[in-house]
Amino acid sequence: MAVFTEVPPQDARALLCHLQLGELLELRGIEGGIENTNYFLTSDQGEFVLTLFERLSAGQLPFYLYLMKHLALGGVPVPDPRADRNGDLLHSVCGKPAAVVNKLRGKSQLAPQGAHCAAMGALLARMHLVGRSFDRHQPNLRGLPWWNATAPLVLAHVGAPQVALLRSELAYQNHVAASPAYAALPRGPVHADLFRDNVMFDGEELTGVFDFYFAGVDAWLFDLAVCLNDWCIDPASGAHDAARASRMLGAYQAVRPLSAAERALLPAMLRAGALRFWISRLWDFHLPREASMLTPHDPAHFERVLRERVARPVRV
Ligand SMILES: Nc1ncnc2c1ncn2[C@@H]1O[C@H](COP(=O)(O)OP(=O)(O)OP(=O)(O)O)[C@@H](O)[C@H]1O
Ligand SMILES: N[C@@H](CCO)C(=O)O
Repeated sequence: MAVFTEVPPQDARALLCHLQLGELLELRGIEGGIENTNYFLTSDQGEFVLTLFERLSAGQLPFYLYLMKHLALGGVPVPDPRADRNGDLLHSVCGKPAAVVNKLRGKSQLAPQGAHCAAMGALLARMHLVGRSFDRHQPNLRGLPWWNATAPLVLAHVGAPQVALLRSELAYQNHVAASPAYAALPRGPVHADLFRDNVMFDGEELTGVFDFYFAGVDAWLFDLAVCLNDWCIDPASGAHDAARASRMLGAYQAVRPLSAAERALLPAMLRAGALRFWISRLWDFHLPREASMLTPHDPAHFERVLRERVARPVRV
């Protein structure tokens, strides 16, 4: 379930009025999702999604919402946050920070084929290019400093082979991050959590990307690596799927060719992407926060992906 806060219809009506979005026709809680309260909100002006942010601070939220607005204005299919008369995108419902965005058409494609991977690659490159002119800055809050701070907390909960891999991979990633090649990577706002379940398709048409709540400024290559690690693998073994990856990379590069530094560091960033989600999943699994709403994902999946990327580096 993903209705942690019940929104009475009169509160939804008041918000629609505040945003000049018409009369409420239907308010329906959304079952998927584990972080926020989400409702489908239908008015006589269209279909929307109302999100109440249960864990993110009001300080972090403007970066995500204004980035979505910027991308939407730039023609990237992402949910477009609706503004009130003052131009504010962040509202308040039942005492929680809240936003209203348009509902995307379609459904997630959890078994993507080459065409889906190509559509994702092309859109990711466009998103990176449109993001260049976004003027707000927030680092990727789940980047290297967070890995360095969080890994020591999970070490006590894992076995010796995992401790060894976490330590050696963190040392490697700190070394990479200090290198001139890493400094040469192009950067900008990235989604940073572009898994299959955060993208909608209607057949082979990609209709939108959502859930920007881990976005931040980071290397574009890191975003691409996170995507490759989720879309272009054998789900059981974590092995890289070269055919689907080549569709994604080809379509990405048709919009924005990778630089020499990016080609050189792709193997390292694939490892970084696997490490990031291994650590966050270990953290969610072993150290659930108080009143946590998370149903933890399986950490062992990203341990397998990381071991695969270390054993068989992927080159372009
Ligand atoms: N703009 C949108 N258009 C259509 N459906 C949406 C939209 N936003 C969210 N949804 C639906 O609501 C579900 C939950 O949203 P989301 O994944 O953002 O949940 P969450 O709790 O915020 O995050 P998490 O994915 O980390 O659990 C999605 O799987 C999707 O089906
Ligand atoms: N995509 C993340 C969850 C946070 O959205 C994971 O699979 O671990």
